[in-house]
Amino acid sequence: MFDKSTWIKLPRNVVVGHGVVDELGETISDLHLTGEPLIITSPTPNELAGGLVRAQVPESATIIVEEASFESIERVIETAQAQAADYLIGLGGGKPIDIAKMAADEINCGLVSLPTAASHDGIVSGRSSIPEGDSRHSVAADPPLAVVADTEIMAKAPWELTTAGCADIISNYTAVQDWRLAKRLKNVEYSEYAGALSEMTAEMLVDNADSIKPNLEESAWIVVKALVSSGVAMSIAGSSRPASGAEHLISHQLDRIAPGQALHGHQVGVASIITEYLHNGDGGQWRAIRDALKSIDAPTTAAEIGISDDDLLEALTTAHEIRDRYTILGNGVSLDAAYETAAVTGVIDRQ
Ligand SMILES: NC(=O)C1=CN([C@@H]2O[C@H](COP(=O)(O)OP(=O)(O)OC[C@H]3O[C@@H](n4cnc5c(N)ncnc54)[C@H](OP(=O)(O)O)[C@@H]3O)[C@@H](O)[C@H]2O)C=CC1
Ligand SMILES: O=C(CO)COP(=O)(O)O
Ligand SMILES: [Zn+2]
Repeated sequence: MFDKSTWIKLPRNVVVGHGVVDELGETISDLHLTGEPLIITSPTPNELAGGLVRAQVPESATIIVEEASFESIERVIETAQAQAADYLIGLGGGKPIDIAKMAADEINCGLVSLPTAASHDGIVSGRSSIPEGDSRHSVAADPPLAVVADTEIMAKAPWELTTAGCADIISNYTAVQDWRLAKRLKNVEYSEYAGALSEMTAEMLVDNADSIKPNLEESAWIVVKALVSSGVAMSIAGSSRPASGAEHLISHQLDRIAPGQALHGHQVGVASIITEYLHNGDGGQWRAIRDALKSIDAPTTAAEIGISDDDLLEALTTAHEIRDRYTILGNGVSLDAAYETAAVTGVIDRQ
């Protein structure tokens, strides 16, 4: 069956490189954005780059958000409307960028995004993902008009933020398997292009793992390119399916059960070892995924991400409830099966 129409929304300008934060003003002019922006950021990115951003834009207010929540989005929307902001600037990691993306979409204004860490693949995606009560609100939202990714800033960020971005990309392997499974069992719409791009992105990152090292700006480059590519796959799909399967459901549950323990990318990486095992058993690629994560210094066990065995097992047995997205978790994994899978793969120690 052919789609009657397909909308693929992508950023117009993606500027990546050393010191490109200084090109923010030029990027804004190139987009013909005029007037006064509202800057949405979080504490650390604001300290690191808020001044550089404010120096290049006209009079602007700044909102500092502490958590990804609908309350934060409301605050941004109210401030933007009260100040008649002409466009938004999202500065930081995934949290402020997703908040800014959803707020910009809601008030129908442009967004320029300045990621300060290569920690997640929402940098260019047309998705915004916010926890809501016991579930996760992951919705289509216009992608940023422009992304200005300064590899100098990103390379100086703590190394674990970069390894989290790598793990978010490595999790594409299992996300695409879940997507194909859902196509076979539930006839969900599947895009060959988006699936192939997502898998190729993970493949290229793993092939380049030897060049991904701390304090090496080239590493930030490699990872940002992968994050952009993965975000484009999501935009082609019109869904986060290419980059978010059962491993993301487990991570979203961990965010509820053990909030603030670990970075998003690290959680999805550890969870993808488990979901690869669930897909393909011992003969599958779970060791290859674990080794790829290890090769870029990403965690591979629950203990390494500060999650107790009990919390991990609770997340694994309840993750299928968080969202209407069919995956290898099906209608739920039993506690026995969850324990066996986590123990066989070394994610938890066998008691
Ligand atoms: N929309 C999409 O398609 C996607 C969305 N996501 C979402 O993104 C979020 C995960 O992104 P992530 O970046 O891990 O989350 P955060 O924005 O919470 O950033 C993680 C941490 O890094 C800090 N930080 C950011 N930049 C720097 C820097 N340069 N130097 C030092 N510290 C820095 C932040 O500081 P501070 O504490 O001050 O904020 C925060 O403590 C999740 O909410 C996830 O759901 C993930 C993938 C795709
Ligand atoms: O994190 C994501 C992709 O890496 C976004 O996926 P979700 O739709 O599960 O929030
Ligand atoms: Zn992710």
